[in-house]
Amino acid sequence: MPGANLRLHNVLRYLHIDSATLCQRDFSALDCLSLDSRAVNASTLFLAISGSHTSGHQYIDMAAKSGCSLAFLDTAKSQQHGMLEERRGKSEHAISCLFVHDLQQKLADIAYCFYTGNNTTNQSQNALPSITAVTGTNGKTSVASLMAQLSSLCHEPSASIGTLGVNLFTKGAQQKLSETINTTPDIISLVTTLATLQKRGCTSVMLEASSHGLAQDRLSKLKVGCGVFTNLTQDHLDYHGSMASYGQAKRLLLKAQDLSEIVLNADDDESLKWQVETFDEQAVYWFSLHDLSAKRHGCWASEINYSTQGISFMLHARFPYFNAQQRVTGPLIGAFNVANLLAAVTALLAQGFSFAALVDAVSSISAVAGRMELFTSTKASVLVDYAHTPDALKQALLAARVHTQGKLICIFGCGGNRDSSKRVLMGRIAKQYADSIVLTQDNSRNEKPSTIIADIQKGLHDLAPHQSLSIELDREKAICQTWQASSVGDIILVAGKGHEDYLEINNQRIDYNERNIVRRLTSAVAPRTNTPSAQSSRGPQ
Ligand SMILES: CC(=O)N[C@H]1[C@@H](OP(=O)(O)OP(=O)(O)OC[C@H]2O[C@@H](n3ccc(=O)[nH]c3=O)[C@H](O)[C@@H]2O)O[C@H](CO)[C@@H](O)[C@@H]1O[C@H](C)C(=O)N[C@@H](C)C(=O)N[C@H](CCC(=O)O)C(=O)O
Ligand SMILES: Nc1ncnc2c1ncn2[C@@H]1O[C@H](COP(=O)(O)OP(=O)(O)OP(=O)(O)O)[C@@H](O)[C@H]1O
Repeated sequence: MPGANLRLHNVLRYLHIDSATLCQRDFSALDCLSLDSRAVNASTLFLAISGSHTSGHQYIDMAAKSGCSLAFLDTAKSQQHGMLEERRGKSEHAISCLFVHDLQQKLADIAYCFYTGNNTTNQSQNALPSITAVTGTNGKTSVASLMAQLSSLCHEPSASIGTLGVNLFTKGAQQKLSETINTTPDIISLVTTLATLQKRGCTSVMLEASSHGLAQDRLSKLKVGCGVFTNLTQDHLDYHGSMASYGQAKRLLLKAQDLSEIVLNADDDESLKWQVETFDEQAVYWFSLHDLSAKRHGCWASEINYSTQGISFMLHARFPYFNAQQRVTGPLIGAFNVANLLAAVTALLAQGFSFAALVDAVSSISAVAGRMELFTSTKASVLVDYAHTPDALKQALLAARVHTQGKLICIFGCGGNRDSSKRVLMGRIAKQYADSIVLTQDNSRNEKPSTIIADIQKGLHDLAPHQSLSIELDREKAICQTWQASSVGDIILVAGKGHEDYLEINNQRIDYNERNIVRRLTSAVAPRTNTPSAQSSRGPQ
């Protein structure tokens, strides 16, 4: 056995390579796999494959320099399979290179053998957490996070994998385990993460499936029990070329191994294409902000109320074996979050969760950190959001407006040394959708904050008589003063920083955590409640 490493032994057995090939050196320390030389160390087995820009083969020396002692090299020549080469590059660090025929195609199985000891995908997957994949242009992060929270509140620890990294939820409490380079990681990173999560007691994982990830087959050989499609709007045409091929890439999810339940958005016509392409053995469920056609199973909402405390609506569920309805409340903002919550609940009900337990759990959920995150108080409610582009600011203000009973106040700035044309546009949007505007500092980098603010002001001429504009460069002060002067029923949207924990000023990063500032401010007077009342307010615009 090579260096008494059982994991490596399992992989070699799967590859039909004699373990004796690697008996000259000690590989006992190897305990993880990576496709990227930039992420390896002495305990990594480096898998060198070709990509669309470069080839891992070019980075063998770099991997050796980082202490890596073994690399598998992809080869198209079957006669090279199992050949070993000792290399000592310019760095003088030795690395054993083992050629593997068609390595790229074998990545998933290698990962399963390495981490679970089983050499069939099925056996290995049964040992790992179950997977729900969420795809769509918008809402992937939100739905994955809501599902993981709800699942953890009803059952065992659950996790989400996506743009916000790998997050483990236990009884609703979130712990960030690691960052991800991609929204949908490569198959080696995915299986590595699944194995880590399993060790931590996690039983189900909600995975964001990007169109790039699906098109590049990053989910290949991953057993995805349930798939969710949120919506399709224009995006990523640089990569996919046309809306048709972008949509088609998303629908590749239907071909995921073992996919048995698919959840579709009845309010998006694109879902009909999904329905046509489903396989006979796949059960289709639907969610909608309106009544669901009697022929369909799934969830829908009625009597939706938006208040400064969040959303509240009547949740209806119709499934083959039950019908139920119950009012639910949650600290989420905007009609799109009602849709996201419906998608999450539908997917969990489709997987056998109890309706009563889910309804209970909804009252304990939180928004994704820094994305329309709601902090209620005895004065205005405050929303912390990451919006830092004109369109994102517009969407955030539109979503906040339906919850506002008093004034909608917007605090924001713009970054320095970046696209300055957006400043005037963001000014115009604030003028169009907010009642009061407070301009402040964002990451000014090495631009003068006053110059940036002057640019934003170009979009803020001719305010209506009911509107007001003020400027406070100190961001924390701007928030505190605005909140102090606010009234019950007002909503303050603080846009631009979201989950970030720094401000970049004079090219230096200083500690700045807006979520903590707002949490302290609003909870000093009254603790945040997670149970919004069902009071009614204006409907969506
Ligand atoms: C264009 C694209 O999608 N590229 C993805 C693709 O890389 P690639 O095939 O081009 O790989 P490559 O750069 O040629 O490198 C070949 C091999 O050499 C290795 N390498 C490369 C350089 C090095 O120094 N050392 C090294 O070992 C690489 O790890 C790779 O194994 O496969 C890699 C592994 O899965 C991805 O990390 C990489 O995503 C890049 C970083 C990326 O930016 N992708 C974006 C477009 C993307 O995928 N975005 C979506 C989200 C979109 C959204 O909704 O916003 C996502 O899922 O992240
Ligand atoms: N169901 C939805 N429909 C339309 N817009 C949505 C929906 N859910 C969220 N959004 C908007 O899209 C933004 C991004 O949401 P989210 O992060 O959940 O989506 P995503 O698909 O993961 O996108 P990204 O990969 O860009 O993060 C939110 O701030 C919100 O403005």
